Amino acid sequence: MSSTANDYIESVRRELAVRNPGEKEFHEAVTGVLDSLAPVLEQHPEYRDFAILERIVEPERMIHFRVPWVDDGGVYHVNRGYRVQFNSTLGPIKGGLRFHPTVSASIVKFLGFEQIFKNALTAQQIGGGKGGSDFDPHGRSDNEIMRFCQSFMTGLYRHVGSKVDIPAGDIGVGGREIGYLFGQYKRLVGSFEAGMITGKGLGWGGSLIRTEATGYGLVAFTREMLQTRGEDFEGQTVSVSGSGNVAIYSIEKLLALGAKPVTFSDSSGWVYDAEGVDLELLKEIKDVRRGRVADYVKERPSADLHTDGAVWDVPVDVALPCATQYEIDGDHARTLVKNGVKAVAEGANMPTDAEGIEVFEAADLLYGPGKAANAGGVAVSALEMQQNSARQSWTREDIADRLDSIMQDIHRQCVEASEKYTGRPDDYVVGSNAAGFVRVAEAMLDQGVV
Ligand SMILES: NC(=O)C1=CN([C@@H]2O[C@H](COP(=O)(O)OP(=O)(O)OC[C@H]3O[C@@H](n4cnc5c(N)ncnc54)[C@H](O)[C@@H]3O)[C@@H](O)[C@H]2O)C=CC1
Ligand SMILES: O=C(O)CCC(=O)C(=O)O
Repeated sequence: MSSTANDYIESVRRELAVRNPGEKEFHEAVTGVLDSLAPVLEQHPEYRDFAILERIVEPERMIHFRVPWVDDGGVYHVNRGYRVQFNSTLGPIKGGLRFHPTVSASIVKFLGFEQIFKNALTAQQIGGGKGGSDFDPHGRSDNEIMRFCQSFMTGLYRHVGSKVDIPAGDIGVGGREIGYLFGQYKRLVGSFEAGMITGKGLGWGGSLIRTEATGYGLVAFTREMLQTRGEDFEGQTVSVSGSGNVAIYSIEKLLALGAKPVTFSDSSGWVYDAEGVDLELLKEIKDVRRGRVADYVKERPSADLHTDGAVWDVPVDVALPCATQYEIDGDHARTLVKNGVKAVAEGANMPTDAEGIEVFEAADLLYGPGKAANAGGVAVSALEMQQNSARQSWTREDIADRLDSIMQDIHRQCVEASEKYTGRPDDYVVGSNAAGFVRVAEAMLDQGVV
């Protein structure tokens, strides 16, 4: 590596730390991308001349607003709302909203930064951003959730729209919340603008397969990785973490491909089911009853509940982290490697910490980072936007085929960029970062210094 490229990267990293003090998650997400870029910058000195790195690490706009609301008992609460509009070079800002007590400026900036490159890999016309609130939806009634969503959108509506910024779901934001957010936007602006949000109900502009898309896409990407080593999912045991949208539809697709998913989790613990996950029971508990994973073991004799350790202690062929950031540390990664895992692919955003990534990269396994592996959700969001602007509703088969070919294309881009910049085909970290970055950087050059 030339010292020039490394010096440039190091100076951008230092400046970022000074200008964004204390934002650990954001620093790590940026470092994760910058660490892949030295060979790219060596081939493209013009990126430095036009300050591409300095501009790409700085959000175009960061909106931070108050979200006051009243609970069912008449008690007043004030939460914080955020939207980071990180980069609109490839299209209007696109990315989800997260409602979780851990949400902070650093969390939305890390998620928004990752989203730029993920969205670029989908080859759809979408820029990158993210948002959310430190609101905790757990235990809140439907009416409380509705009032919170209405207040959140009242703070945000001026800054979003189908040509500007199109939110969607993430942790704590599913179909119910998208409905309340859309309803309040419609009331405030006085028009029905279907394309202003994705993940909508099927009866009012939503797309088939959007609910399933991230999980289905994750399994498709992992299938492509396994194929490079002559393997498929038939008969493979798989550990999955989480039990939300991404986890559930990953499990559904794994079962369809003949794999045996044996774990899932939530913040109260994790479950090992020796006979393989009973998907209908899990969906009933999580989606209908809005219960906890402990409820599953009460009705399923083959399953055990654990509150110590992690799903990563279970020996498996494939591991799919689908819960949240930093759920695999160096020790978890070493355990997975010791137990002979063949592939790890990230349904969640940044679930593996920096040490865990080093362990995976040093081992002879397939490691698919989230910005490539979990891009299926935002890809189908872009298909939802296309259907909205054409006033069409495509069939399930059509969308499933398009999703699969987008995931195959993302896999191909990763392999080609990995070969180009590292000389080997299976460095999916460098592959995904370099391919996503070059697509955005080239468009930034075209559009001038803005
Ligand atoms: N929904 C989507 O389309 C996409 C989601 N993602 C990512 O996938 C991950 C999961 O998101 P969703 O399934 O949409 O959210 P969700 O709200 O439907 O589910 C989140 C799941 O993670 C679990 N969880 C949260 N914190 C946890 C913790 N500390 N320990 C164990 N479990 C924990 C929750 O209990 C829940 O089961 C997030 O990292 C999200 O950013 C990535 C791409 C798209
Ligand atoms: O569908 C979308 O717009 C966003 C999905 C998302 O938030 C993500 O990919 O992490």
